[in-house]
Amino acid sequence: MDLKGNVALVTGGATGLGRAICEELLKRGACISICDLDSDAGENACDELGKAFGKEKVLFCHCDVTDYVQYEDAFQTTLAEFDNIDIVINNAEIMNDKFWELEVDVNLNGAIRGTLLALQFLGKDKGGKGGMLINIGSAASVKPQISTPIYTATKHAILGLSKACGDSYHFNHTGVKVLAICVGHLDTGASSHSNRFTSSVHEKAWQLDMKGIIPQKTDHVAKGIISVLKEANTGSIWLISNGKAPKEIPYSVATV
Ligand SMILES: NC(=O)C1=CN([C@@H]2O[C@H](COP(=O)(O)OP(=O)(O)OC[C@H]3O[C@@H](n4cnc5c(N)ncnc54)[C@H](O)[C@@H]3O)[C@@H](O)[C@H]2O)C=CC1
Ligand SMILES: CC/C=C\C[C@H](O)C(=O)/C=C/C=C/C=C\C=C\[C@@H](O)C/C=C\CCC(=O)O
Repeated sequence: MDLKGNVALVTGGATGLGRAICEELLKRGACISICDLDSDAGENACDELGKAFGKEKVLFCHCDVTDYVQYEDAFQTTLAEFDNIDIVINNAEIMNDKFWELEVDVNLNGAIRGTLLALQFLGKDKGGKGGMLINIGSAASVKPQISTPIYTATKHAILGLSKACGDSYHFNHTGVKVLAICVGHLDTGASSHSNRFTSSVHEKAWQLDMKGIIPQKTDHVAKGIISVLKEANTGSIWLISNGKAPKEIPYSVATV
């Protein structure tokens, strides 16, 4: 898919999946704004990706998604640099139920801040040109991860946020397509250390959570995310897990 002329803002873009998404976007001709709390990793990613794809195509904005003002500044800086923002990817996260208040503030409140800002900056009803907002969920958005109940709660909430904001009622006003893309386990090895669980019982449950799970390469998932971008309908939910191709999944709710 050709993304020439598009500008994407990616939170948590300095490392892991976020960085892999940035690389895939650049390969397809987009300009990217890496928004991350970690300035060393962010500057490093900016340098490396700038060398590979052109310095003028990559920007790093120091941004803590728990701070609305910093997050808004990142949108302003991106707009000033590239004149437009077409795609926003809410990807920043932590998985650590020991610091559950921070976890909620990054994973859920951060995604809410990013959603409100994307609608403000991209929304046709606010003078923007419309665009796309992708909220990164998890396999734990649809299957409770019993080792980390709070992380699970934040990732479940991503679906409700994306479904409601992506409803065609809102899309008809804003022109902003909203999707949730749920990602299965990655092979980064970052998730296994014991300090992220609230008790030894929870830590033990991690083995149950990981049963039958095939860890995925970040570039496989990043490619899958890009392939979904244009074809997906607003409000749709996608799953990329166990190394398989992306598939659209239903949002199950009881009849009310
Ligand atoms: N690693 C895995 O196995 C899975 C990851 N995911 C999802 O994929 C996404 C990316 O995860 P990973 O790449 O594994 O994470 P990671 O830990 O490798 O990268 C997260 C990035 O977010 C940044 N970040 C953390 N707090 C921030 C804040 N307050 N403000 C701005 N940036 C902040 C970090 O500095 C880091 O660069 C997340 O949304 C996660 O929930 C979903 C399922 C599995
Ligand atoms: C049953 C569901 C199956 C799969 C879901 C999957 O396991 C999942 O969502 C996993 C997410 C893993 C995230 C991994 C790494 C997260 C790293 C950050 O927490 C690191 C950030 C800061 C360091 C603080 C710390 O934890 O020490």
